[in-house]
Amino acid sequence: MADKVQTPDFQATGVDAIAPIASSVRGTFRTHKTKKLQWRQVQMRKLYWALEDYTPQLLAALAKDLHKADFEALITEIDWLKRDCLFMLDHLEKYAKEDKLGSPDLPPPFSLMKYRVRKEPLGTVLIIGPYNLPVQLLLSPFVGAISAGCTAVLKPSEMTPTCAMVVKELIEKRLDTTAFAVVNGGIPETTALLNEKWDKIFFTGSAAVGTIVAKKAAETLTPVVLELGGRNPAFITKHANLALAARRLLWGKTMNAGQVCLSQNYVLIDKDVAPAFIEHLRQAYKNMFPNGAKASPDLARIVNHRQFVRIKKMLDGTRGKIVMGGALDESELYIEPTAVLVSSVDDPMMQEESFGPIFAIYPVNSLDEALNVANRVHRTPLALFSFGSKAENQRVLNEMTSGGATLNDAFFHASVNSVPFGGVGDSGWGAYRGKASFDCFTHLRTVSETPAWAEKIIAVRYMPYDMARLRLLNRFTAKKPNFDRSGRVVRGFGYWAKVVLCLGGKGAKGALLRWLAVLLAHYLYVNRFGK
Ligand SMILES: NC(=O)c1ccc[n+]([C@@H]2O[C@H](COP(=O)([O-])OP(=O)(O)OC[C@H]3O[C@@H](n4cnc5c(N)ncnc54)[C@H](O)[C@@H]3O)[C@@H](O)[C@H]2O)c1
Ligand SMILES: CC1=C(/C=C/C(C)=C/C=C/C(C)=C/C=C/C=C(C)/C=C/C=C(C)/C=C/C=C(\C)C=O)C(C)(C)CCC1
Repeated sequence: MADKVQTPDFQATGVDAIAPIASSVRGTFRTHKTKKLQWRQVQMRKLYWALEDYTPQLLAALAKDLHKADFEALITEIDWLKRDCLFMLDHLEKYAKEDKLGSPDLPPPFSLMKYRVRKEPLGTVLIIGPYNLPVQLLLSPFVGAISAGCTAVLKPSEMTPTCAMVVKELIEKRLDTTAFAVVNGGIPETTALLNEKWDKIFFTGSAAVGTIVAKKAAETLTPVVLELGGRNPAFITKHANLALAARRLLWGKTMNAGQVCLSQNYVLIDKDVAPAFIEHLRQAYKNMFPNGAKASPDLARIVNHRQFVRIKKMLDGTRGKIVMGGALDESELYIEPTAVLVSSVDDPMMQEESFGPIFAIYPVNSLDEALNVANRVHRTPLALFSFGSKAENQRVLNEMTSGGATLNDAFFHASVNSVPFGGVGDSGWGAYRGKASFDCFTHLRTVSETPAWAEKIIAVRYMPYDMARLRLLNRFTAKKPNFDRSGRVVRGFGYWAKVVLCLGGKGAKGALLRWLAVLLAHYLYVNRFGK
């Protein structure tokens, strides 16, 4: 089907057009039309139908740029985005509603001042996307920008040029082009965009370019979200279900030909079960590719020759032993799903982000050693995976951080579009997806309103200061600590009075439920046995 669909040839926007484009979308934000909820909802609905109607072109473009199978293109890109639109439309009114504040957030007499938090769009934002999921990773944050009421410029990756052009067409043909624009191009265009002033920059890509973006943004104190990469570890202990671990990790490494920021870069496995795991891996490979990976219509290809050479260099440079796969075909940018048994943490397979269908297997003597190695290789990866007992998995979560984590599977924590997703440390700043996408592009603006009639109540704040009045105010408003100087809770009269009054419940809700239970029991007793 893909080869019957016409897709446009790549055309860069050109550096000279960028300043006027940025100025135009900034001007639109100043008209305030994007702040209207109905306008945002209309744009979101238009985006949904644009994705639906452009599905043939998007499938053709993803096939052309990445040899991406329709199945993967739908589940990880097009259908994913359509779900994003529907999710946001379902929740937008609730998210955008201002929060009224009162007790217990506000002590008296502040609750008289009508405190509330308005959800306001940050303004005009720049969204820069990567090549591996060139549609979803550009437009998913865009759904957040629309929902928050921002205007936006999108910069797709030039590494997937056909996708970039189809996205440009569907946005410009179907959405409000006074508010949204797509700029196509590479370093020159992106650099020109970074020279413009934005109210937020959302960047997805490598740490190297993320650093360029962050430095540029810092010059004008522009907030950024960085969705970067990581050297993601998978832990396998002797208590793991090895067949399951093998199949699931192979899934994580073959989707999009391993060009997924979340896939495992290396496996730290108990040395006693490494041989059995490798056998299960080979079996899972046979089941997934009964006619071999190269013949499979499901396996994507490496995006371009530069990335192919980079991954090949890792295989050429390893001192490990290939235990699965290992075939390459430069003419097709094909790399077979490959596992390399390594014996040194310094092996290139352990040190570099493969961002391809290759990963290392590193046998360890203990979980202690595995955690030490993983924290040395990359202390803040984007993801981690743990296949072990409940206690072992909890220990991994407790002793190693990551952007997100999945227990007993590959990146399932990031395979649903409605939960927060982001990195930690140098694998990323900020998060999006679901409500986090709305929050990402929203400013929480606290507003209060002081009524004239309250003047006498709050006159204590004026000079000349009167300490007696301040002491009187504190007697009514200041909370007393229930702990001593050594940090211990003091169980004085107040503590026990609260225990009795709340019937041991935590907080007002707990106390109310307990009192209701007592009253119900009393009622039933009286009914059953009389007074
Ligand atoms: N955390 C995530 O959600 C996520 C998702 C996908 C990819 N990634 C990471 O991104 C990397 C692969 O993606 P990529 O190769 O597209 O990343 P990249 O950083 O090379 O490119 C990302 C974007 O930056 C632009 N760009 C590239 N060089 C630039 C420069 N010198 N100045 C200005 N802009 C420049 C590109 O045009 C592209 O639009 C991997 O490290 C991967 O881990 C992270
Ligand atoms: C339908 C009912 C049921 C069954 C449901 C089933 C079997 C659901 C299975 C769902 C699965 C396996 C979904 C897997 C999805 C994977 C996805 C979307 C992967 C996404 C990857 C992404 C987004 C990658 C991102 C990359 C990044 C950020 C970096 O590069 C029952 C049986 C439950 C009954 C009810 C009906």
